[in-house]
Amino acid sequence: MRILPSGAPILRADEMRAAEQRCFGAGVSQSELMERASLAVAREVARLGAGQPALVLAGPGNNGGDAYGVARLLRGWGHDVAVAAIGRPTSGAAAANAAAWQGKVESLEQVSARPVLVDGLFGTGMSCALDAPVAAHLARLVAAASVSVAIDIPSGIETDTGLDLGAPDGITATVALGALKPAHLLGAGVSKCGHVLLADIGVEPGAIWSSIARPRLQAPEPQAHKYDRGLVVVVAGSMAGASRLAARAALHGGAGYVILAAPEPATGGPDAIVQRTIEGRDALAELLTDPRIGAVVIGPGLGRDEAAKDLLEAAIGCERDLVIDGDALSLLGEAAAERLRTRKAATLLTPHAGEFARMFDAAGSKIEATLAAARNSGATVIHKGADTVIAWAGGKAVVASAASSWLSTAGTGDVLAGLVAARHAAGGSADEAVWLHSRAARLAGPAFAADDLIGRIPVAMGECL
Ligand SMILES: NC(=O)C1=CN([C@@H]2O[C@H](COP(=O)(O)OP(=O)(O)OC[C@H]3O[C@@H](n4cnc5c(N)ncnc54)[C@H](O)[C@@H]3O)[C@@H](O)[C@H]2O)[C@@H](O)CC1
Ligand SMILES: Nc1ncnc2c1ncn2[C@@H]1O[C@H](COP(=O)(O)OP(=O)(O)O)[C@@H](O)[C@H]1O
Ligand SMILES: [K+]
Repeated sequence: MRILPSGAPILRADEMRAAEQRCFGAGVSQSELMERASLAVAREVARLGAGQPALVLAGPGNNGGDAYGVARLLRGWGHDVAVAAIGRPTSGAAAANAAAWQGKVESLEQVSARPVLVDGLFGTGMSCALDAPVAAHLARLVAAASVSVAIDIPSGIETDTGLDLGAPDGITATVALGALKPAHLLGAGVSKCGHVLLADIGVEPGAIWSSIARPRLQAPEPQAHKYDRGLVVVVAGSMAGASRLAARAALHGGAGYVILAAPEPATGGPDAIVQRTIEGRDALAELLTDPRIGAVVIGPGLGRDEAAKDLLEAAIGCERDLVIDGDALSLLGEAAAERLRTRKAATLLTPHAGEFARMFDAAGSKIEATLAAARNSGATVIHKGADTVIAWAGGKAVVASAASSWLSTAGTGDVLAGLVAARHAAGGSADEAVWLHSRAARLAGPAFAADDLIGRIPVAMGECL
């Protein structure tokens, strides 16, 4: 899956309707807006379909209205086009587009498949699951087509959550109209939308959520010294490998100085990591008084025993910016928001879905749930997965889909925690780290180990200089 362009605005269904109303308020007619949508989709269908016979499916709402427009435009350009419909638009520009279609309208049940399929059954107005027979016919027609293009969103995905409500597998591309919707990036949408192409239809989105974009990084200043570059402390626990991965990722993520604070002298390189033996809570608290520390990482391989709890207390109580991952998140559990809200320094959390659910309410949209967690805890929350959502307490959210699924291997989260700390200590933001992590995974190719990811981080950084 690819999303083009990156860094694009994301709007919920109600926000999209409001943006559309603002567009009407500015003097654009409904039929003009629908024609722009139809034209954007028809161009992509013509490009991807390469002149093969097309079947356009039209629903009863405005998504169907767009579909009739697509059929008319394609036929006007000389394509062989058939239309099949569910219901019929009864008002506005959609009804006018349906009336303007001069060809036959077949039923979904009886229509034969064609090499090119355009899905204009339902868009952002879909309110409940597709009827099973409708879902089955749509799946049949998509499976039999060699190219299928969804108008705005594939029919059968909930716009605001990405919940699967009967959408087909195998859509080649989705043309998002005016803005991305959460469904393009969350949940089932990640695999059901195919490539996502955003069409500018002249609607001003005014969004504060966006898809992730490549960051811009700066090389160190000419006079830089190691402490300017960011000092990162990684607190180790019972599983030494995890914290070593985080420390190495911090080093290659651009930190100028990395300390691995371990209960016992650690073995294994690289030698550039400064090893510090800390015996318990007080020793850690003392280490963390150093004002040069830009970020502390606690959680990777920490364990969940009494010693781990003690170290976590010292970290939470310190006045340094703190990245909390893995076991430390599970130790915080339901108390997370309350414990973190009063911290004097910044906190960044990197939970996967299981850790998130132990701390916060995970119901509903992943964007909304992650924003609520950020608001309640005062932390920046990086809610990982195939659809990673980064949310800030102030209401901003960035979504990173389309990461390599080879990331689903042990230790990649530890690497991310170290990378988040390095970029934060260097004055960068959490989404910067997520982009670099995802890019490093692409560069590592298939079946990499978490260790292999680390060497690719500088290469990914090189693409951002
Ligand atoms: N918002 C915008 O800026 C634009 C929107 N446009 C199109 O308008 C779409 C939204 O249009 P609508 O709000 O009319 O919504 P839809 O066309 O997505 O669907 C609404 C219709 O489907 C019915 N329906 C909903 N769920 C159903 C289900 N599960 N089973 C059977 N029937 C169901 C509803 O009763 C209603 O008749 C967008 O996705 C896009 O394609 C474009 O025309 C242009 C611009
Ligand atoms: N299927 C997937 N597609 C894309 N990214 C994934 C997928 N599965 C996991 N990831 C990413 O890999 C990392 C795994 O982190 P985590 O679950 O904490 O692993 P660990 O604890 O083993 O280090 C996260 O950055 C997550 O977003
Ligand atoms: K659709």
